[in-house]
Amino acid sequence: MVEVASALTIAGTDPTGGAGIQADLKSFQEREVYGMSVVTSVVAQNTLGVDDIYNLPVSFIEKQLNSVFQDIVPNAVKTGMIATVEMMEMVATVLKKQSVDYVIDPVMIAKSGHSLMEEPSRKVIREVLVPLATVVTPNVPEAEILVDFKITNTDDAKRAAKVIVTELGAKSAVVKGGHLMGEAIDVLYDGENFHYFKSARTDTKHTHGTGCTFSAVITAELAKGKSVVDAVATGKQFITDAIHYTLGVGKGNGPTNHWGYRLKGLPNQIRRR
Ligand SMILES: Nc1ncnc2c1ncn2[C@@H]1O[C@H](COP(=O)(O)OP(=O)(O)OP(=O)(O)O)[C@@H](O)[C@H]1O
Ligand SMILES: Cc1ncc(CO)c(N)n1
Repeated sequence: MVEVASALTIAGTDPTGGAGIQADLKSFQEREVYGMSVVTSVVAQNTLGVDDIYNLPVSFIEKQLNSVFQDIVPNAVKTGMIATVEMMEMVATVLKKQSVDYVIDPVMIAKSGHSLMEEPSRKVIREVLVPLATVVTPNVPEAEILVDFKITNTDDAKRAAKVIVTELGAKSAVVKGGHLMGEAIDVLYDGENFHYFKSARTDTKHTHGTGCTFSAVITAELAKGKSVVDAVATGKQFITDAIHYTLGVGKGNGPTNHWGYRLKGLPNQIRRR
């Protein structure tokens, strides 16, 4: 028998496997963490966009959570797409009873521009879920909604990360720089200090599910007992390789390569059959 850490993702689905729960489970697996998932919404989507969304009844999401927590209490939990206010309130009630590390990826709008969170939930997430978080991982548009000001550079991202901690009550926040220009710089505020995670920007349109993957790796590392700073550093390295060693799958904005890190130092020449 091996001792293993476990992580749970509470999120929506992507049947083409690049984002949502599918990306989370692939990331947990690569980081050698036992992965579990509770589905909130079933999403008909692919690399071209979102076709439709089916929100599961809140009572059934709660049943799934009870099934997990009665059996295998995860070492860390991540939430991704939580579309409605009712879902958020139920998830908050369940998580308040647990003392596990909690990563919020405040998924609001897919890269294709489709909304994955109902309008009223955007305000509620910051009141109901953000105060429970060990780490919040917004991209720039999501951070703008959480803090109510525009973010156009790394200084604005710093200010936003600090507001999410000092005013909204999260333990730490990392504002991702994927939507800014120049180097891809993510800014973490951990309640005391700022930390910067930088990489060159890969010139690619294949960034479907980057945020899901990044936050899932952070969750996996926290599950293993790593510090927030170390977890974010690993997340950044993992997603940089996953974007660099792109797969060329899909007709639109393709997914990342969850085993890209294993190809480090090799020429990028993956071929599809
Ligand atoms: N072109 C790129 N080259 C290198 N790193 C990138 C690029 N785009 C994004 N990143 C990195 O990927 C991670 C995710 O950032 P991003 O802002 O894309 O998340 P997101 O918008 O939430 O993703 P999604 O909504 O598709 O899941 C961050 O670490 C960011 O710095
Ligand atoms: C289910 C789901 N969660 C998150 C995203 C954002 O990438 C997506 N496209 N789909």
